[in-house]
Amino acid sequence: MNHENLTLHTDKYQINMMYAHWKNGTHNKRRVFEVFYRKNPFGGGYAIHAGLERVLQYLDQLHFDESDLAFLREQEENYDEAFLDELKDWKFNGTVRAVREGTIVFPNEPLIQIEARIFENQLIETAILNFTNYQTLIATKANRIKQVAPHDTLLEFGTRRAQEASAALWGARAAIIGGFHATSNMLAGKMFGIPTKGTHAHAFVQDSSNELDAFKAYAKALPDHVTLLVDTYDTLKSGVPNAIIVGKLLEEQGKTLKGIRLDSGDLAYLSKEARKMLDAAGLNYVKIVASNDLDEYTIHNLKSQGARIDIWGVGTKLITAEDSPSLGGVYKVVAKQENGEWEPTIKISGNPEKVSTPCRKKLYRIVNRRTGRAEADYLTDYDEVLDVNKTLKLFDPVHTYLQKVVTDFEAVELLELVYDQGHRVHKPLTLDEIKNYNEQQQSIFWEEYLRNLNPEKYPVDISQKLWDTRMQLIAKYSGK
Ligand SMILES: Nc1ncnc2c1ncn2[C@@H]1O[C@H](COP(=O)(O)OP(=O)(O)OP(=O)(O)O)[C@@H](O)[C@H]1O
Ligand SMILES: O=P(O)(O)OC[C@H]1O[C@H](OP(=O)(O)OP(=O)(O)O)[C@H](O)[C@@H]1O
Ligand SMILES: O=C(O)c1cccnc1
Repeated sequence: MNHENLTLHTDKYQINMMYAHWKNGTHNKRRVFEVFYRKNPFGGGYAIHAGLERVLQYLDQLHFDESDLAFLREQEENYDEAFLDELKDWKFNGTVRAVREGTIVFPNEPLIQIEARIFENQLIETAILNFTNYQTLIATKANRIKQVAPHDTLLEFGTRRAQEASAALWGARAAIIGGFHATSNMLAGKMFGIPTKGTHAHAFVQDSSNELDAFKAYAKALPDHVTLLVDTYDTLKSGVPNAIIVGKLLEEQGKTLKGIRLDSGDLAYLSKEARKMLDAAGLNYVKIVASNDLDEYTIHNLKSQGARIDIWGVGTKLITAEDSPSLGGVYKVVAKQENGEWEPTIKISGNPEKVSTPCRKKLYRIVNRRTGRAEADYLTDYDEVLDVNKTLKLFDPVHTYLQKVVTDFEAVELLELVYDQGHRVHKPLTLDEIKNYNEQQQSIFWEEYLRNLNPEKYPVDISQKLWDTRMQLIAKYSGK
């Protein structure tokens, strides 16, 4: 999966534009594009950036091989042979800055910024959005689930319902970035070093003439990792009692039953009853795993009912981001180089929220030194110098009367150089590093910005210079 050639994983219109630029001699002009999204998914207040590793692997492998060129030749008779020749030896030569995976991010801030020839910038838009939108969505969903069960173990079980293999694999990784602990997908475990976990299915019990024999056979085979699915016939009348028998047999062998899994029925009631039965049998160390169409809402609700569940297996609703199945991340040009000079560009819309913010930007997280909490994110032009020793006046870019002044702050720059003129300069972070970084990030935000339900809007503000440039360009293009 890592080594497939994804160069043609793009929309045809990108190659048409590359061709039109090449034909008109404009293909070498340098442009800056930025990836950002406009609206938080799941009705929440933030997203967790994920997908960058996939983006970097993709940029590394980009090349048109002979079969790609033959396909282009066959698909479009207008493409000149000389254009295909130009593609033959091409490699991505751009410079990329990006926020780290695991960063808590907000609408309208650049997550990835690419400076390259227009020729290359066009080709890569589709794939970059494809990877970033999906993985960011899943990491965010996972993080919402983590919020309601911060001290429990979270298992990603979604592969069978994922929108095909890449989604299952990279989705499993994104779930870990968002705070999950393990996946059931063995290939994801192998590819990304994610811990793998598994219990067994109803089929294993149905295959035996009775449940107890099935449990014994399973425990004999995997004595160090026994978690028994107890709901095939009757959870409290046979599943849990049989699991207790096996738990006792394991104790005699110096082993322990690790868990039981509930997969149907009233999970609150069944978990409380099962807990009592296990405890009464001296098996208070046995964990209770639950699965069955779970998400942050059901888990939150089950907890409020006092459910005694230690481990949550979450599949369908996580891996498909069921209640918010797409993130609307976009890729927009913000600056262009003409005769050696960079010029800002704008996209105007009747909807003020959709007017783009021109200029290649720097993205700062403004952290109050006294409270240690993030006050706002702040965008400046790339050339601006932000003096942390002065007071900083922040104002909302659309509702400009919303203002605040910050003093004694730290400005953490979030966009890091990851690709420099065609060379990856970003060492892949381990998933543990990404997870730790995400957890550290969570601690600097006031809870009201991150809560799942009706969060407060976190300020993402722009500098006076960016605001002025934006207004000048609006005036210029609207003829005022
Ligand atoms: N105590 C509870 N409070 C709220 N929701 C619950 C509770 N117990 C289970 N649920 C959820 O209710 C839904 C029950 O779904 P459904 O009726 O399809 O399952 P079931 O009949 O128990 O089992 P099966 O999967 O075999 O059909 C699941 O999403 C489950 O997570
Ligand atoms: O419910 P999810 O969050 O997707 O978690 C994964 C589900 O996959 C398995 O069952 P499967 O869905 O194959 O069959 P079932 O619905 O009959 O249990 C497992 O028993 C879980 O219920
Ligand atoms: O290990 C499990 O229990 C499991 C794995 C995938 C899907 N459902 C359950």
